[in-house]
Amino acid sequence: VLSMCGLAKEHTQARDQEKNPWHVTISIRRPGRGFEHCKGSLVSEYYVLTAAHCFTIVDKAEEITVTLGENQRFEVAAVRSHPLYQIGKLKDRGISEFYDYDVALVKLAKKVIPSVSARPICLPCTAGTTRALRKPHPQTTCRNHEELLLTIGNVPSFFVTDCKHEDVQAKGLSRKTVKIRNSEKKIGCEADAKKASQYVNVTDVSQVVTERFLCTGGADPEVDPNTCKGDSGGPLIIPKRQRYIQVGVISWGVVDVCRNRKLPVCETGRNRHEGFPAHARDFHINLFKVLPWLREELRDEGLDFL
Ligand SMILES: Cc1cc(Br)c(Nc2ncc[nH]2)c2c(Cl)c[nH]c12
Repeated sequence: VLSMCGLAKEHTQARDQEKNPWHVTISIRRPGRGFEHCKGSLVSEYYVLTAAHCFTIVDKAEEITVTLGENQRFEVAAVRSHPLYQIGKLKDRGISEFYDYDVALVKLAKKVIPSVSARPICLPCTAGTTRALRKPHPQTTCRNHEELLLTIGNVPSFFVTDCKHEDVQAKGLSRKTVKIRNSEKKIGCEADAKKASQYVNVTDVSQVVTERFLCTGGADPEVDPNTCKGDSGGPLIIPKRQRYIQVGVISWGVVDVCRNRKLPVCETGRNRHEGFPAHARDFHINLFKVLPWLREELRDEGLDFL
């Protein structure tokens, strides 16, 4: 049972890390400029999935630390960004940041021993996800996974943010429920990308919102919470009968709801700050669109890709 993916403790008294045993924080030391932090998810014994934009081409593995929960620290053996990720690709068209293929895999220097607070999340198109969805193996295909997970409509999903609980000063992990706009609302969701300060002179939104992105956020039918820059690299998760499958990696957003605030406050149920505009959307790399890269990089991890 230790090899099962996407299994977590559900009872309310469980610790944050037991409820989200795949949640990692990635700290990158920038000489002279302190630390930069991103989030990530444990996807196998050695690998963490995150966003490529968390790293620069000069970052070395020695400068990166991966923390699982409060105290399990890991050194890093290697960082492998998606080969098609190129943040400066559209510079000559006045688009300073381009996040297409914004995914990376961080190989840990030592194996993670599975436990109640350290367990991988399920990835699409693996046998583990077929089991998590209680479907027959090997009859169930990758296409079936996509149909079962990314159904047409507003798909309920969540991301996890670390925040300061209002009462307790202690930091905590809070799940933020959002809807993946996978319907006629997808167009409106994507159109709001132009409201991002970096994209004001974008004429055609498909220049920055490519096929690789899932779109969340907005106020219809109810207000969805938004990401902060510090949430970059974290997983976008679909819960299915108390099993958890990652379908996206948090890449970028239109409004940084945490700017000039240390940590967002964990308000249950409400947006982190009241009254963020309906055009505050978030964009995540759709893992179904980077499968060849995932299979190749994780081929020796025993994940049994379909
Ligand atoms: C998660 C996340 C990452 C980045 Br990079 C942001 N910055 C940005 N988005 C567009 C261009 N640059 C934001 C914002 Cl803003 C909100 N959430 C973000």
